[in-house]
Amino acid sequence: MDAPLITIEEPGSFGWRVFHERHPAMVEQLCAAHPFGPDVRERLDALLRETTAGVVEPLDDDAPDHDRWEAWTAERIGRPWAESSFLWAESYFFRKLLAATGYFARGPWRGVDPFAPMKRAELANPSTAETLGALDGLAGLSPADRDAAVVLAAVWGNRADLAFQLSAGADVARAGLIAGSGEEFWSLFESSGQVHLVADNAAGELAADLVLVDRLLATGRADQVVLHVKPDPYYVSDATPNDVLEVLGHLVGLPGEAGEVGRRVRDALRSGEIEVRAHPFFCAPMDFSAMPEDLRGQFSSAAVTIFKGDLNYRRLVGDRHWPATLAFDDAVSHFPGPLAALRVLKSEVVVGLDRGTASALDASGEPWRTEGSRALIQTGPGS
Ligand SMILES: O=P(O)(O)OC[C@@]1(O)O[C@H](CO)[C@@H](O)[C@@H]1O
Repeated sequence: MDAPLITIEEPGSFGWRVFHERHPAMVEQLCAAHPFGPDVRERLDALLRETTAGVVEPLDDDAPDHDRWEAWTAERIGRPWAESSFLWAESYFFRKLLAATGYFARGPWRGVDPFAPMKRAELANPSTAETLGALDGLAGLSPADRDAAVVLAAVWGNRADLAFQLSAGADVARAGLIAGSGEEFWSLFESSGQVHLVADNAAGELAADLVLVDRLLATGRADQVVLHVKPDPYYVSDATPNDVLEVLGHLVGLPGEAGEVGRRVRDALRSGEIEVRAHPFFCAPMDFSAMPEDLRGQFSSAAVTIFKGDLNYRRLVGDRHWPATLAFDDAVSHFPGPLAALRVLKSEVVVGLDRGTASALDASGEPWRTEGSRALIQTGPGS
């Protein structure tokens, strides 16, 4: 079964608004955060013009990933951006944005993560501090409640402004779930093994993910955790290897349980119980069904793979106008092993809902697919 790809063509659609409203606002934010000279600002403006009204232009840099991107984009060069799928277009936009800021070139901006100020601000945010402080309350919970709190925090950590839901209480976090449960998630971990976590955002979300990783190791559900992050800055706040170190450094410096988690994670990195990897395919403009064999091999040896966030979900099930009731198992049958998706809904695609839930949400008239108020936990056997 196939469904039409989600595109950016239709004025007013979610994808169109990302290109015509969010991207200009993001470029403005970047120019306010960095003293970019006229050359960078002109390149960023040209990128906005190209991607909202032009045709797809090739890369004009000689960065190490240039040839890979040439292959990923060859078929689309010279065609209007408006004809592109949302997933492909957004990924290529971020690759071009990095080049425009001078990230790959010799010069003052080489290797500078343009999104670092935003990530740092979120980590230093008082609500992140408050919710990290709420980790101290975990010690008083039963093991089952602690499990539930940790997984719900990882789910909602994907919505930055909600950060941890530990202080709000599990009921609030459960109320927004439109599929699955913490129990369903934990039932995947029948015996100890290597668990992979495909991370999404840095800062608060990554902190919540490290709390989950710590719980997986501490309870013996995992004997090793592989943490997959993006090789380069991407989709604004996506985590890179450097962000893992930033978040870890932050946690280690905190009092209470947050600091304890930070120290345990640091020790686990030293012993190899946690390994950080950054495969180039995590910045590719394609679905995970097209992943290269070396990455597929990594996942096929995992006891469980956990996918965090909206973008990973789009790549996992395919960024298409699927019926919301399409079985999750069918959508992820390409994946070579047991998996879980933890996601706050922030874009149009969704599968695996029961009929009643899907029709009630549609009848509500709310933009429930994109506003970030609903979340899901979905699990599957893979193939
Ligand atoms: O993967 P995340 O961080 O949960 O969400 C990122 C995201 O919502 O932002 C984009 C809009 O710019 C969406 O395309 C995308 O899915």
